[in-house]
Amino acid sequence: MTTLYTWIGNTDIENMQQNEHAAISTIALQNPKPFDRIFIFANAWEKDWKPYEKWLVKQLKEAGRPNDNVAIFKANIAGPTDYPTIIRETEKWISKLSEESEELYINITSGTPAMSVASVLVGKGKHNTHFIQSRRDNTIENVDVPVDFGVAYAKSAAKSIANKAVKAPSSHKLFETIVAESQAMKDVISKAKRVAESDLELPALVLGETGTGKEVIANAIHAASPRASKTLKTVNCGALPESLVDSILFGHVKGAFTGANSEHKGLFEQASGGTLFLDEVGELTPSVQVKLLRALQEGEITRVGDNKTISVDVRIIAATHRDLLQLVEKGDFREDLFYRLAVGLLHIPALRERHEDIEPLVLELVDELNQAANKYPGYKSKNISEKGVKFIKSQPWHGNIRELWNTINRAFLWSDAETITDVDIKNALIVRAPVSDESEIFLSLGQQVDINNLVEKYKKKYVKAAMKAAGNNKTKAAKMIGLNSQQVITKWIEALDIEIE
Ligand SMILES: Nc1ncnc2c1ncn2[C@@H]1O[C@H](COP(=O)(O)OP(=O)(O)OP(=O)(O)O)[C@@H](O)[C@H]1O
Repeated sequence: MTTLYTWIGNTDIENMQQNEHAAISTIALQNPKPFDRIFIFANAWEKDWKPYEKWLVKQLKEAGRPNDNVAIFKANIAGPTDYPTIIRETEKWISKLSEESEELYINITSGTPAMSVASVLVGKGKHNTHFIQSRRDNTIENVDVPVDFGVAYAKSAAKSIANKAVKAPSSHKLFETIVAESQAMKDVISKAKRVAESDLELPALVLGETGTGKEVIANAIHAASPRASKTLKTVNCGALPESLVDSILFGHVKGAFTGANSEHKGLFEQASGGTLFLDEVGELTPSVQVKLLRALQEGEITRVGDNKTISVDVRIIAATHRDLLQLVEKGDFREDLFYRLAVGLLHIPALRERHEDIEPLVLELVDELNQAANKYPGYKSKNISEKGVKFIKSQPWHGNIRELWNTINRAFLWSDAETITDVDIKNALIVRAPVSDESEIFLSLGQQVDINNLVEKYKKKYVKAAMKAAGNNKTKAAKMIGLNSQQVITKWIEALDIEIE
């Protein structure tokens, strides 16, 4: 696909109103290669977007050029000269379009100087971009930007890099994106950074309930480690078919088993020099645990069907939501493997144990959702009311950040209002099945529960259900739910105003 990426400028709009060409239409009509898609970024003159889009489509149609993929998108920027937001948006969209296109043409004529600078800075880093501009006489030219920013940067940075020890510089970029206001989470991050920068072979074991951010931490450790330039491979051990676990992790040779038509490199080899993230490590069978231990201790693996060993250099980060020590006690997980993995032990607290993180997380999620939706013309950013945030804080969030994220996402989807209220959040919550005797109830300070009301509701539900099951025979129904006699159940039915069908 050949794509044109462009900002829209005042001249484009003004000339269109006189039915005259300016940069975008000139480039769209004259570029030797027609564009399959034209992606126009705008942040002003919203009422003119639709007319412009229609006008451009008409011009393309008349010229016999592709015209069914022309769209104007709202840029989520603070202003036409605000470099940080312009660069952020440009980076996001040029990266996406460059990946999706064979060739990406970037118009550097339309828009403010800040927009053109951002387009060049970002576009130079992509392999398939061409810069293009239009002249006053409505002709176009390709623009060569004869500087390699990467090389220039490397040269200027060479001296300071040389002053640093042999160790590759690490990046804490991903750690910085992790919300951690609570002391508990700050402690986890500081330990994780130490794990990341430690001896290259040091494994890590990340424990925590589902949705607490174990994978996020694993990604951040890899990105901040000297292995960051190599691959990070992730595998969910619980989702691997038992018969293939060995081959997926350690590889196989041709003919090792029926269907093994060629040799296959396992994840250990694929992640060579990098990191292997073993999610749900508690699900591995004993025989795979032995091989994993060997890989950790000796740095060697053997492909299925082979007898020679292969050296591997991989950092293992394992994670599980299960109580691994309990599995060790039950004999389901090897104790030696547990201690080997637990060198860099990180325990991520549940969301309900890090109350201070909830509000910043909510704000970040709201911001993310607004950014994603802002590209749709006419979208108005949403926010959450104070009561909404308070309600969120009062919830137990068994599914942790993932559940929180999904709930806010649903509330955004279902509410038309600009402010999401506590009622919207309540409606978006997925109500869990009634609490069984065993499960613990989590309450937060400030949360209001009317216990009498709850008890009354339960009584009503069970009486109704028992009556239904007993075909309205009160004696049988009373017996089912542990009441002494049909008189007692009759009293309950009257006192609680229960309608019997
Ligand atoms: N501290 C954080 N800041 C921002 N987003 C986070 C944070 N922690 C987790 N998330 C987000 O929450 C979601 C769940 O995180 P993640 O998948 O890492 O959890 P997990 O513990 O690995 O879950 P599972 O046990 O199901 O594998 C992801 O969308 C992740 O981006």
